[in-house]
Amino acid sequence: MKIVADDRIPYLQGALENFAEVKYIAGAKINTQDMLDADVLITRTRTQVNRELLENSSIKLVVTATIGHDHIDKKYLEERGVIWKNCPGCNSGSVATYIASLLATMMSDHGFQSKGKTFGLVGCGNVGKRVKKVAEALGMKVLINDPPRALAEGKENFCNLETVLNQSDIISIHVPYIRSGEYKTSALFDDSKLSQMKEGAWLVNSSRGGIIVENDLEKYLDDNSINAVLDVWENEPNLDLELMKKCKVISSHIAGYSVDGKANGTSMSVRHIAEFFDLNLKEWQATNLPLEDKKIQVKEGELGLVKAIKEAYDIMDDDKKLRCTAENFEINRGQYEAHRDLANYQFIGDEENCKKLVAMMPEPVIKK
Ligand SMILES: O=C(O)[C@H](O)[C@H](O)COP(=O)(O)O
Repeated sequence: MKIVADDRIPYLQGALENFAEVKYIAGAKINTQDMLDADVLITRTRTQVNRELLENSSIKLVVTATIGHDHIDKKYLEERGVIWKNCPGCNSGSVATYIASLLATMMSDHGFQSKGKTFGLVGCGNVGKRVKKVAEALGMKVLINDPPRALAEGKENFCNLETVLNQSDIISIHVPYIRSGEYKTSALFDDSKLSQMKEGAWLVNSSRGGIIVENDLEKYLDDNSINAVLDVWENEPNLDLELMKKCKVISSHIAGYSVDGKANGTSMSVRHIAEFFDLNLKEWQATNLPLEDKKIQVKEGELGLVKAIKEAYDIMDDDKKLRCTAENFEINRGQYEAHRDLANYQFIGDEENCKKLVAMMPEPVIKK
């Protein structure tokens, strides 16, 4: 068996070599030639998986070690009878940690009082559910807009988008990128939606660029009526530098980049391959992760809480890095510095704050 894998999938080397020849190639460079005799392709998001890449191959399985799968032409694979898998939830803890750090920064640097404020969640799947816990632990009321879930589960716990737009002090987007159809999310936040947001509200996008129409957003940033936090961008890796300067917090599509976020993606990918070929790796898990069991001392009061979150992960480190080297967007992503999900730190000290930190993320995505 031959496997072609993106060389930026951490912890993968050695996992599959007993069962297959594994060829590691930079994701954006994987080409038709590489795929000719491959049975399996493991990607992250930088490989366009389509007819052009796979037409002459005898590929059997495509796995992306990510949540997002908008880089995969699913229709083509399905027509060909090729199975594809993604890793739902793999970086949900990472994104929740990113949002926790953002909220801590808003509290410490922007005078944001979380208690009693309204947090609007647009999309509440694996990621949104974890983000909800973070917002609630900080005393916020959470409104949820998720039309597919509302249809499946009943409307009771969900709001329409207009309510979320009108009432939220902060809106965080956690939807997949869907190009067309009933649940289209491409260009979801255009002028007509942005104009309904509360004056001075915060808008956070860590899902996919293209869900917010950047040209439309820019005018709301010019008159300061919206505060934007962008992790994902319409034309990655080529950012609109003017827009970037107008955002309150920015990062280079790394909200899912905690050690855990990536390691979970790798573990789930190996398990998908094990299931498909019935290999003895169905419980395989990436090991020897950095910062295992790191302790964080927590002091009392809001400052103690904010400091503990930032010691675990400080979003402003990523903001500063991108502002200095926006032209190195992709290089920055490749050299990302390690931090863990909140659930993988041991918080000790002030009881009340430790309780809040545990409530934000009671358990890791893949249990040890
Ligand atoms: O879709 C996902 O899982 C995330 O957007 C992830 O962070 C993408 O990472 P990449 O494959 O671009 O390294």
